[in-house]
Amino acid sequence: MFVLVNLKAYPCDPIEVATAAADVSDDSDVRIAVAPQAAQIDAVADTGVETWAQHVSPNEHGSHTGSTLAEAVADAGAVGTLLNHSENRLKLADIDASLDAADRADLETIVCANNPNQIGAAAALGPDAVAVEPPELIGTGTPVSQADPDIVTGAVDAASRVDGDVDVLCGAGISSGEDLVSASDLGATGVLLASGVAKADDPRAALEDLVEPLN
Ligand SMILES: O=C(CO)COP(=O)(O)O
Repeated sequence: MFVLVNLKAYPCDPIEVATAAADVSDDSDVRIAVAPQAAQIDAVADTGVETWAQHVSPNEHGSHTGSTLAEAVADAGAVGTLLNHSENRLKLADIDASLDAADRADLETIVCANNPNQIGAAAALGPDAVAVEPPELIGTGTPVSQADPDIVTGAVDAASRVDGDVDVLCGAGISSGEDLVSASDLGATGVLLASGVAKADDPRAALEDLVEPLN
């Protein structure tokens, strides 16, 4: 299983989370990556944890003030990027161009989507993976695998009909090892999560709890 911890814009200590994630990943068989704010990618990557960007712009180098270039996040140490997160939705043409930008910079890609229909469309754009996250469950602590398991199995079906090489992750409300096992049972190869770790009093304990059933 792949666990991608999205720190969003939460006021957590990204280095504390990154260091814990690197250690817990090393001590388990679970691939764990952290997606911090763009300005913190460099420092987070220095901890040795697998580091992702939360977004990259569709632009190349040029007159694009405020852009987050794929080349820049890769230079800072990111190895992948989320795209089209529910809190940072993109137009279809921009998802496509951001995927091209990520390819140019050799970044792995996960395109997020709300539901199985959107997952099919996202998979058709050729990312490495897609992630289904029902927006109404994000940040609630109620896991998608429990509240709406059909969304996960529907996403797995939709992606495999379009392109069997595209991995499917799920996210929203995931915080425990039990949630991770349920996601895997439903056919997901990984999870996206945020508040369960970024808002935890003890992020290391939260990560250890998460991977415990897989060890
Ligand atoms: O949006 C998410 C991950 O990208 C999910 O957020 P929560 O884990 O806080 O529900």
